[in-house]
Order: sequence, then C-alpha cells, then structure tokens
Amino acid sequence: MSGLTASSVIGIVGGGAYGTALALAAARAGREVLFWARDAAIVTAIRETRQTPHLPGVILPEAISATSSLAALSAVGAFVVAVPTQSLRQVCEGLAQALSAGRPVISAAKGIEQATGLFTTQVIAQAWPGSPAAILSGPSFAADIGRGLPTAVTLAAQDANLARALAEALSSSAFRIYHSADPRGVEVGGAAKNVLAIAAGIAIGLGYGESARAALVARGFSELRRFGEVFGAQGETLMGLSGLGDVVLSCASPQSRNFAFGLALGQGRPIADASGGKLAEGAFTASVLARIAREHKVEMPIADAVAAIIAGEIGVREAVAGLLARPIRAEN
Ligand SMILES: NC(=O)C1=CN([C@@H]2O[C@H](COP(=O)(O)OP(=O)(O)OC[C@H]3O[C@@H](n4cnc5c(N)ncnc54)[C@H](O)[C@@H]3O)[C@@H](O)[C@H]2O)C=CC1
Ligand SMILES: O=C(CO)COP(=O)(O)O
Repeated sequence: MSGLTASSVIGIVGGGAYGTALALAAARAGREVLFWARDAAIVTAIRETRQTPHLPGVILPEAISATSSLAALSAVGAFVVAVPTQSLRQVCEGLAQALSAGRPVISAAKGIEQATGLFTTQVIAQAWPGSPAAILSGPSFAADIGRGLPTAVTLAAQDANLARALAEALSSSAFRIYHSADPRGVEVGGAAKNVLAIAAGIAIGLGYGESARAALVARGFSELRRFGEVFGAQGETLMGLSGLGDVVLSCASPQSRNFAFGLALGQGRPIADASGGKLAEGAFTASVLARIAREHKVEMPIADAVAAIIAGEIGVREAVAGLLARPIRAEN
C-alpha cells in the first residue's frame, strides 16, 4: 500500500534540531537515512565529524548520509519534512521540481500556514500533488530523542494502512509511534499547543504561579478541543499524545522554545528578542489560529490574547487582566 519495503531509504528534509533527531530515530529503527539540509555547513559537519550543532554531543551513525542536493533524494522511499511551517510550501515545491511524486511525505512541522490558513498536510498536498501526506506529532523534544530517552508520538494519514506502515517503519523501542487515521486531529493539537505554551510561559514569567498555569492549560485545552471539533478532529486524538500529551509537555517546560518565548515576554522582554533567535512556531501560528477561530465562531480567548500580544496590540498584563475580567460562565 505504501510502497515501503524493509530496505526503503528514509529521506529527512530539514537540517535543524528536529530533522536531526528524526534522522537518528529512523536510523535506530534500522533504516538507511538520507538527510537533506539547505545549509552546506551542516552537511559538511555531519560528513566530517558525525555531529551537528543542533544536537550537541550526539554522534550520528553511519546509516545517516547527508546531502544538500534534492536530486540526491531520488531513491528515497518516504520523506519526513522537518522545517518551520511557514517554509514548508517552498521546501515541498522544491522537492516537486527535483523529484517524481508518489511517495509518502510526512510533515513534522507544528503550525498553520499564515497566508492560507492551511494545515501542513494540506500544504504538502498542494505543493507536491500526488504524494500522500502524513503528519507526525506528539510530545518529543529533539534533545530527548537525541539522547535516546523514551518518547512516543502519533503518525496520522487519511489512509490508515499508510499510517500503520510508516509508524512501523520508523518506530524503535525508545521512539514509539502510534498510528492514526485522523490527520486533522493530530495537526490541530500540534499547532494549538504551541500558542498555549506561549500563554503558559507568559503566566509563569509574570509570576502568577502554578495554579494560574494549571487554569490556563485546562481552559486552553478546552479552546483547542472546540477548535478541533470544527475540523472534525476526533476526541480521542485531541486527548492523546499529539493533543493533551504535547500540551502537558510544552506548557510545563522551559525546554520548550514556545514556553521560553512566553516566559521572556512575561518577564518584560520585548517581542523582537524574546525568542532568543530560536524558532517559536506559536508566534507565527497565533494570529492565523485566532483568525480561523473567529471565522468559525469558535471562542478562543487565550489564543486571541496571545495573538494580540504578538501583534503588539496589547501588553501582557493587560491581556491577562482581560482574560480574568471575562464574565462568569458555565465551564463547558
Ligand atoms: N525541536 C523540537 O524539539 C521539535 C520541533 N518540531 C517541529 O519541527 C519543525 C522544525 O523545527 P526545528 O527543527 O526544531 O527547527 P530548527 O530551527 O532547529 O531548524 C529548522 C531548519 O529548517 C531549515 N529551513 C528553514 N527554512 C527553510 C527553507 N525555506 N528551505 C530549507 N530549509 C529551511 C533551517 O535551515 C533549519 O535547519 C517545527 O515545526 C517544530 O515545531 C516538532 C517536535 C519537536
Ligand atoms: O514540539 C515540541 C515538543 O513536543 C517542541 O516544542 P518547542 O517547539 O516549543 O520547543
């Protein structure tokens, strides 16, 4: 069904932290891996030292070969694309120009495309027509995967058999992949959790404490669930690894770049340098998430507040005061 065989090479597209971690995971699953990075320095570093600055201290096995040529990926059996959501279309268009279509493409990006409001599997379907799209998402820091710590994620595709084949091909004892036929549910969780993690970081940065964080996480998850329902996401998916699981991880740990970005905002850092140069996907997804919610008349006050803060329309204290002043209502 997937065309994958035991000897299929896995192509990892995206030279950053998560691409490197997923290359390692695939190699640990017994796969030969072709790792594509735009940045030639990353390719050289891997070839010469078996290391990259994105996962310091981790030695990459020989099963991982690195290249900066898209054409070199021609023999790959399935692709994993691990680039920022807002770059996904451009990268997939590049793949479409360089290679024939038809092989599965797994998105590892967590976000919504700003210009179109599309989820990442929809972007892949448009940018590389004829290549079945899947999504891999769930609570998993690249550094944890790099260290071989136990991690579990969800891989979803509309075709349940494809999702199962891909999950089996990439799983190992330390990196367990559950499969699902609810890609939209998985994508909603991954995109919305980043916005929620920024909100949780802001609350902690402001010194509002753990009770406030728990309240935000619970009310934010309620928003995520309402949003997911509009897109036909299954409740079990939203309550699973890619939804609740990733909300729990990302809202709890400064290791999350989104949480750390919110923390810095709460501590008074200006928006322009609060991310410390790191990718905080939620900062790009907040406005489009809030916009789509408004269009579908889904109430998402926490996402709205994060979007307004990032747009510079409101300060963090004012935003929290606005949330606390909302009318008392039934919990659901
Ligand atoms: N780092 C992590 O722990 C996790 C990251 N993710 C997701 O993975 C995606 C990528 O994140 P990271 O790898 O962590 O980010 P990163 O910032 O470490 O790396 C991003 C990579 O994408 C490349 N890139 C950006 N635009 C490109 C373009 N137009 N063409 C080619 N390459 C381009 C950059 O050169 C860089 O190598 C994000 O959506 C993130 O939410 C998901 C789970 C965990
Ligand atoms: O998605 C992640 C963990 O599941 C990584 O979170 P950050 O992108 O916030 O670092």
